[in-house]
Amino acid sequence: MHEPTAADAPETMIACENLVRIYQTGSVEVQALQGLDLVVGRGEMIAVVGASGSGKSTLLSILAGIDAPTAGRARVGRWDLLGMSRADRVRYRRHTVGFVRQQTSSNLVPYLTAHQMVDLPMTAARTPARTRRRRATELLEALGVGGCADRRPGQLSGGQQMRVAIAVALANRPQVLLADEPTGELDTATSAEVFDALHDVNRRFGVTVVIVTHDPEVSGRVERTVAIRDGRTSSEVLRRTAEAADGGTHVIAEEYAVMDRAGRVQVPRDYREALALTRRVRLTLEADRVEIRPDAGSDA
Ligand SMILES: Nc1ncnc2c1ncn2[C@@H]1O[C@H](COP(=O)(O)OP(=O)(O)OP(=O)(O)O)[C@@H](O)[C@H]1O
Repeated sequence: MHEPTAADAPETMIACENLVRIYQTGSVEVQALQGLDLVVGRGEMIAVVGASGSGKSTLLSILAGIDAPTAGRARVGRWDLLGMSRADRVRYRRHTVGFVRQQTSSNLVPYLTAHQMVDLPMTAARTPARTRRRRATELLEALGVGGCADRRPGQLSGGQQMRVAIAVALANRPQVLLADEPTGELDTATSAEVFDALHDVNRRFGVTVVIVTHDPEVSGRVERTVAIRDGRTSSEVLRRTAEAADGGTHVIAEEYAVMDRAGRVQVPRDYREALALTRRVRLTLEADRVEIRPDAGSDA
């Protein structure tokens, strides 16, 4: 039986525990996710960062219901992503998550107008025509592209295309919006606009937002950034605004290591090297901390 944890709390929107995804190509096995832990609260907006190949897109595809995990736990809202039937998966993808891909053009249909594209997922969900019209107009307005409703993708700038893609992803009122490198192809000023649009829909619609990004401008502007290394969550940076002595405000960023349910924590390589920490270390419990010291008896 599974003991209830913070991951099971109703205010938790996404809970991944010991998530594993193994890709098999011929005789070669790639462990894209190797026991990843992640908890995202309802209405939170987080960034996921990590080197190329660390497993970010795999995580997002699993959360989007496009790919299925090999093992572990993954829950989004009331859905268990490991035990879903094909029909549930269709329902989940249609109603619970919205997904924005990196290539702006791959989110859009070249021969449809912005309004028609936002309408499409609602038609698939059998939403009445009047509601569809109102919702499409409201979403395009909310994303600052109300004036582009009758334009096709070829008549939109990169930033406008991305905003329309976000509107399409939000059409069926998903609880979670997933964005894979949404600013990857955009210049700095346009990236900032797209980030502002994501931030705005997060606040306005209460949608939980997960952004995979290489862009420090994006990861530096969310309250929590989760770093993935080798298919595992390695650290988190939390940011908060504090008041300075002169009355102004500044952002304080603090880095945390992530501990899994079994109590495992990864000690950063530079810490290990600085104190020659190798296979065996000494742990001591102090009143307010746990100390890790080199093994005095080892050769190191
Ligand atoms: N469909 C697949 N078949 C085989 N291997 C795959 C597949 N998809 C991903 N991988 C492998 O899994 C690992 C993680 O890939 P993933 O795309 O999730 O990383 P990423 O962090 O998103 O990288 P990037 O920042 O370059 O997009 C890589 O080694 C990749 O080659």
